[in-house]
Amino acid sequence: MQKKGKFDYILLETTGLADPGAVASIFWVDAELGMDIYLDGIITVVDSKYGLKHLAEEKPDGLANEATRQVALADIILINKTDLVAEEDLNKLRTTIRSINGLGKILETQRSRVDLSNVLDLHAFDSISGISLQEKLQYVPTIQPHLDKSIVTVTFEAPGNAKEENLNVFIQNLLWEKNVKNKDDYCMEVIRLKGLVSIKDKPQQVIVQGVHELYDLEETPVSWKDDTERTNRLVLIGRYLDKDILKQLFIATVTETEKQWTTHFKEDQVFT
Ligand SMILES: Nc1nc2c(ncn2[C@@H]2O[C@H](COP(=O)(O)OP(=O)(O)OP(=O)(O)O)[C@@H](O)[C@H]2O)c(=O)[nH]1
Repeated sequence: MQKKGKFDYILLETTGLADPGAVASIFWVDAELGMDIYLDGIITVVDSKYGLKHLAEEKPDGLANEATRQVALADIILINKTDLVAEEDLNKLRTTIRSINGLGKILETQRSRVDLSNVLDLHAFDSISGISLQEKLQYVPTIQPHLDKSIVTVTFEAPGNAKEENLNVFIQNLLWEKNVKNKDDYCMEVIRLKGLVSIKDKPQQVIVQGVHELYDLEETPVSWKDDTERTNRLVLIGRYLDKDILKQLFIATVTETEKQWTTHFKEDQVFT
């Protein structure tokens, strides 16, 4: 690593039980620090035969199991060994993975054979990904979890401009304070967060990224065409997430147009 220019790309394979979020946090450093390396993306390989079993595993301490967290954090999910399972089981696995992570790209492989252009140079954590993100975010479904404690993807949109300092508070309450509660009084746990937002007085679209307790706002090269288009679209992956509460909270605390909205958000849903 000390010999600059020696490496074209570093592929880091973690153990099967690792939490890739913790590893990713080490390498996801501020571009302005001028590091020689940057975090390109997270790839999770799922074994077709045992994937469903691993994803359904209940941990005694009530924590999310490792396999689910690995899927939740991934930018690319490789479903491997597809030759070993029937189409019906593969469908179930695909649906389960999609309900956990609505944003990651799913690729199906045998012997993990994959076109390298699909897994390298992803730029999943930088503003270059913002160029294609707007379109992508429109098609992310919110799936109701079959189990209350399942990891799920939720997405919402709120038109208008966001006040940057309030957006920071919103994200920090979710990622740092962890004090935003769902209807059942569970604190929401966000594992991954991605979005495109419109920050007041900024002509460019801003990409929001979050992993674990780290997050970043970065301007993309894409400008808002006109004021009618300005909107905020967020995708959150985690547990105990409630789309309606999140959206109402976002509108009430972050957007400029809060007075035009009638919100039913109760203050006691957030401890401050
Ligand atoms: N039928 C089939 N076998 C595969 C496929 N991919 C890998 N294998 C075989 O499965 C066996 C175990 O391989 P992996 O699951 O990749 O092993 P590994 O990466 O060491 O497993 P981890 O411990 O999870 O890291 C080897 O004999 C592989 O040849 C596949 O797509 N189809």
